[in-house]
Amino acid sequence: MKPQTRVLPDSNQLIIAATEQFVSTARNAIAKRGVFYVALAGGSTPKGLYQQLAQSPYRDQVDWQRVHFFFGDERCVPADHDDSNFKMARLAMLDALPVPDSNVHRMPTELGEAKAVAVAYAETIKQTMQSAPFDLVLLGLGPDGHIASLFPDTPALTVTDTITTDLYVEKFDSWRVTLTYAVINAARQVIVFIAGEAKAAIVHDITTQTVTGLPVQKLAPSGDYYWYMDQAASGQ
Ligand SMILES: O=C1O[C@H](COP(=O)(O)O)[C@@H](O)[C@H](O)[C@H]1O
Repeated sequence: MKPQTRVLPDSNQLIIAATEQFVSTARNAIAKRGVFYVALAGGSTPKGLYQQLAQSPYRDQVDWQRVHFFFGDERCVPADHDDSNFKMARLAMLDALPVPDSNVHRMPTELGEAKAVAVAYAETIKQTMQSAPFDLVLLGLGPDGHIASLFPDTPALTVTDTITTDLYVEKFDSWRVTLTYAVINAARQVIVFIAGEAKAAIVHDITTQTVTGLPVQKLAPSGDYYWYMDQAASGQ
């Protein structure tokens, strides 16, 4: 599945363009359906987006009472751990926005076992969104081609019967929980953020099809699908 690619001169301009896209997607969803369901990513580029959203003028352009925040993936650590994607988003944005606590749906990592976290989170998504798809799923791209916590050569890639799954990531010697392709591909819009020279090699390999079958290459969104890249990552 080929994304619409937007290449911005640098990471600052990438963040501004992505923030504007986020705001307009949120406003449209709220105008049409009265609610905006978004799944957040961890990682450095999404953090810049969250920081922008928390500031004027963007902060004032969205009715945050109508936004429900979820997480595309999470590390199995306490919510106040430095590796927590929730903690990053909370500090970068959530604490500064007038969003009700009940609209912030973090993964319940206090349950301990990753499997239990995944099962509970799938239930939270179903109960909150009923059968609605995500309006927006934000993703980063790891240098190994992973998105969310769908890592190469893991059983998580082939899960089709649940919307979340747990997995052990050998290279980090840690457990994670991730949304599966089933729910990511069903989103109305998917944006992958790719910034910095460190991503140029994987972007080159993907665009020239030097490699195939990476998690990001298996994405097949049925809705709008974008890559937001800076020039350094695009190799231009
Ligand atoms: O481990 C993770 O990495 C990816 C990519 O992060 P980046 O800093 O290389 O952009 C991220 O999207 C994911 O949420 C996170 O858990």
